[in-house]
Amino acid sequence: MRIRFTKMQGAGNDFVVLDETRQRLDLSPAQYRWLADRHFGVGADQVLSVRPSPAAGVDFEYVIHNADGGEVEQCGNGARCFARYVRDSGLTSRDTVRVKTLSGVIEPCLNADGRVTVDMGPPVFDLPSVPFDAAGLSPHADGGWQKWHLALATSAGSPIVPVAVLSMGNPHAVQEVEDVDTAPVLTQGPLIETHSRFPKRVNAGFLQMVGRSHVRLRVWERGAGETLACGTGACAAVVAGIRLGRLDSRVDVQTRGGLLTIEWAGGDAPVFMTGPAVTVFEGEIEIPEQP
Ligand SMILES: N[C@@H](CCC[C@H](N)C(=O)O)C(=O)O
Repeated sequence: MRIRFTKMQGAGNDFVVLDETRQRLDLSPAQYRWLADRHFGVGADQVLSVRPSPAAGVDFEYVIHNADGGEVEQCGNGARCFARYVRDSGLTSRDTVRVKTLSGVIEPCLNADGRVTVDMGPPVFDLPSVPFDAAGLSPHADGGWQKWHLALATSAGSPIVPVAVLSMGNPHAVQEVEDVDTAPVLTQGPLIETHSRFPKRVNAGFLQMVGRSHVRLRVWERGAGETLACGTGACAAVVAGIRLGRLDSRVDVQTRGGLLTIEWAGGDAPVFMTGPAVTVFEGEIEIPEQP
């Protein structure tokens, strides 16, 4: 099957975007994995499919597959690229669209300066909903909130890693580090991602506080490995920092691929994420039936 695609990136988190508004492609997990493969396919952290929404008052359905082929609930940088894509390809003339994801409806809005702001909805702290299995564990109070101590089994010992646990529609474990440049992202990331306390696996954030309104962040993403930026990871890290009492309500997040600005007023308020969304190129590719 030969398909058209658009390659996009948001703060260096890159995507293959597929227009399924006229025809469903019905790709298999192996085909999504192949498209995301940087050697045999197009190459991307996630594949985003744009579909029409059957729900009233919702403009589109937004389906997200990680580079490993698994479907996931939410993707922040992808949401910004999604909004840029539907506008630039003429699928809508609106600056603000309502988009259904696996974890609910989000609202991206194109700004006059070219960046995109997304209402990502409120963070979720209910542990079974993350999901996080806290059975037999006690939380450790920290600032105004709490952290959970995860035991990791490494070849060099069993470090205990304190993490804040929450969902932005998808699961996140956020730990504070002195310096993101020397943080053990590549060694601890995969161990946290697959830790048995997270039945659906987890995205592992490494957060360096620079000031009350400025942080640095690296994220080992579930199903994709370390990416240059993770939008939901930035939302989760800032929400955790605010709840811990260390950050103000508007924070600039420096990732390896660009700057994201996150705002959260606390409680049940939605999290707003602002950042870039850029089209890189368009193309056509023949997808093998059984890669
Ligand atoms: N890149 C994303 C998150 C994509 C999904 C994530 N890897 C997961 O499995 O939950 C973002 O910008 O939020």
